[in-house]
Amino acid sequence: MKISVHGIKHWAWGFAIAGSSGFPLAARGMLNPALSVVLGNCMLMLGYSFIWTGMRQFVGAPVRKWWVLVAPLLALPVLSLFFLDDGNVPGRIAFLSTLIAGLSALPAWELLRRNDERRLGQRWVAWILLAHVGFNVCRAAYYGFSTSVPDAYALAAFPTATGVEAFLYMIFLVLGLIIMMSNTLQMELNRLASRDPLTDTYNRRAFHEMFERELSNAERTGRQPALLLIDIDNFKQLNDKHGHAVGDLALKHFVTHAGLCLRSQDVLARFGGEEFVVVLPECSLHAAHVVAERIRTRIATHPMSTANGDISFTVSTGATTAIAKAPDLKEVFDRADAALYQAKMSGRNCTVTA
Ligand SMILES: Nc1nc2c(ncn2[C@@H]2O[C@H](COP(=O)(O)OP(=O)(O)OP(=O)(O)O)[C@@H](O)[C@H]2O)c(=O)[nH]1
Repeated sequence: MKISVHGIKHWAWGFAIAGSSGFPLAARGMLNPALSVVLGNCMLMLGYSFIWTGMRQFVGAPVRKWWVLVAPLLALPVLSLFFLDDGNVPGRIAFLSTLIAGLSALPAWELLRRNDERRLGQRWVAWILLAHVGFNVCRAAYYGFSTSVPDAYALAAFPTATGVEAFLYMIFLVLGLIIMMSNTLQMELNRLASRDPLTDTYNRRAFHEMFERELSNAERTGRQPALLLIDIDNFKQLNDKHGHAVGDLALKHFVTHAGLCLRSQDVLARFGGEEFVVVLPECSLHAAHVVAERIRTRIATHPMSTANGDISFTVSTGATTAIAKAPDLKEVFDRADAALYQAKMSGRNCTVTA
């Protein structure tokens, strides 16, 4: 099973390219200055673009491959024009700072407009990006709007501040990305640990946890949950006659259709084999019977489509509620199991309450 965080490759490329842009920039004395500045800064824009597109991949937004080329291709002619204008250092810095601010605002926006469970890491990264936007806006404004050419002190002070800011930005951004990735992996591991891989419903472990929680809530509120124990009828026959793959399809078919009969707070889980459980929070025995019958009727009247034509099957259900003052999962479950046994004994395709 592969667990991955989307966007990592783009971030790796982004940091590698942005970091390598320092080489042509540092080689200004050896290379043609125009070449080193244009090449270095186009690489820097490419690096920022990769980080932005990586962020879009991370949040599940679509990305076109050519998007990473937009900023470098925009920077190329503009920077070249600045060199025709005698280098125009302040103008060039203002232009680059604006572009950097824009390219950093984009991933911050991607993160802030999506509120999901990975929020702590996402907020951290978004604020680091916004701080970088702020710094670059100030830098662009300073160089862009200064009426006179900045004096030697100002030109020397800003590169120093830029170096310190770039260093801190990199460290905090990488830290934030690591937190974001570890949150994502943690969520994915939690999901995998609580899911049945075939049907993608909750598994027995998750059911136990959730039902225990419902029972302790019920102790507090006095509003008891109901439990349905649902078993596909003659599943062995279905497997033997149509093959295991069709049996698997029947399990998924059941999950899809049962899910359509439940409220958002109800929990459907695969207990094992062809047996499923449904936890219905705050539900009377009568209401549980209604839900069980709704599921049974839907399954009986919706045959599944297979390569060999439509195949029908039915389900039997044992339904019960937690009624004791200190309800215990085993006791409730045994009651539902006994009701299910009665349903099977009564000829299947029916619901028995207990
Ligand atoms: N295709 C498939 N079959 C499974 C899976 N898990 C368990 N089974 C099969 O489910 C069948 C269960 O058979 P039984 O326990 O005899 O139950 P049944 O045939 O449904 O009979 P009743 O419950 O009395 O109606 C067995 O043949 C198992 O091999 C699975 O994940 N996929």
